[in-house]
Amino acid sequence: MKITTENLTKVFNAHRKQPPIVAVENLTLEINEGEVFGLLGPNGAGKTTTVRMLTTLIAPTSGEAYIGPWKVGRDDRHIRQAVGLLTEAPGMYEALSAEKNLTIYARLYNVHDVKGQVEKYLRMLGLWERRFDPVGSFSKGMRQKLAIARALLHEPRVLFLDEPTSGLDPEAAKLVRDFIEELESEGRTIILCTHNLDEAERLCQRVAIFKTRLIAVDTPENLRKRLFGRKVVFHLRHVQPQFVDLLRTFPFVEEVSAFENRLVVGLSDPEGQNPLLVRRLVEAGAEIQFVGELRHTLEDVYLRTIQGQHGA
Ligand SMILES: Nc1ncnc2c1ncn2[C@@H]1O[C@H](COP(=O)(O)OP(=O)(O)OP(=O)(O)O)[C@@H](O)[C@H]1O
Repeated sequence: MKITTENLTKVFNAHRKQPPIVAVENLTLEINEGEVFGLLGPNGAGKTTTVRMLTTLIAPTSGEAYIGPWKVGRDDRHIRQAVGLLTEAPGMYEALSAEKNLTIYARLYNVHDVKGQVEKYLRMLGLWERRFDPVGSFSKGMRQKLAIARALLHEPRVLFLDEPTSGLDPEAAKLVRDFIEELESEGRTIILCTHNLDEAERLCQRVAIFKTRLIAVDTPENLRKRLFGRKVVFHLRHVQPQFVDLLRTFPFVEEVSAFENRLVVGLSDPEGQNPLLVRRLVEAGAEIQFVGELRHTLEDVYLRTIQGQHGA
């Protein structure tokens, strides 16, 4: 199910005595069906507010949003059936068992086969053996898995996950990430809010960098290319100044710098241009040990984008 927003805006305290807080301003986005889409932004950027509008928990101040064919504010009943939401601090009935908690929610959502669905997700998330234990006795990771199970009981086609792995140990985080990939393979649309940029990079086809307003949206790869270009690293046994001069004679070489035994070269088409450079360097006497691409992380991209915004 596709998600579209047009000039979606939320202003808190719009009609009260306190000064208004613009949490989300003119957000226009298109999220494709079956996509894992990352919403990235600093604390207070408006990510949770956006998710709350798209899941009909709060009404937009202006603008429009659609979940599939359904419009936020007009078709909220349909939207609630179509979306699942994992919030940052999901509340559970602490004294009740995991199974009882899920059963209550499944009934609330008019799930058809309550028993079957509860069993399916308890098993999928590895909680079946602990199903009769009270949630109050669960670890943080187990609670998170239970909250994910709860968000899925009614088989939503769209899933909003707010910080799904925060506070989890590496093994539990990996289990949740693998599970997200599995949900993606079922064709569900997943919106992931996270501060874990490594995780966003691994899971998301596209990300939006967002701070009240949309700053950038694209694949991590394209954002990286746009901000940093592409750079190739030649590891040599010894770097000689003439190698740098040689590389600078090629018109397609955008920049060259030398660090210890490495040459870092800015290129627009490394796949096409590297073979010639390798050949010429070898002819000039360079002993090449490795050639690789310098990879900027999504964290580099994010920080550069957000900092660019401060300067603007
Ligand atoms: N109910 C509310 N009343 C007034 N202001 C609010 C309300 N909810 C959120 N805000 C404000 O809206 C802004 C955006 O908050 P939001 O929780 O959406 O950010 P976020 O990107 O999810 O942040 P974080 O990464 O810290 O979770 C903040 O300035 C926040 O104080």
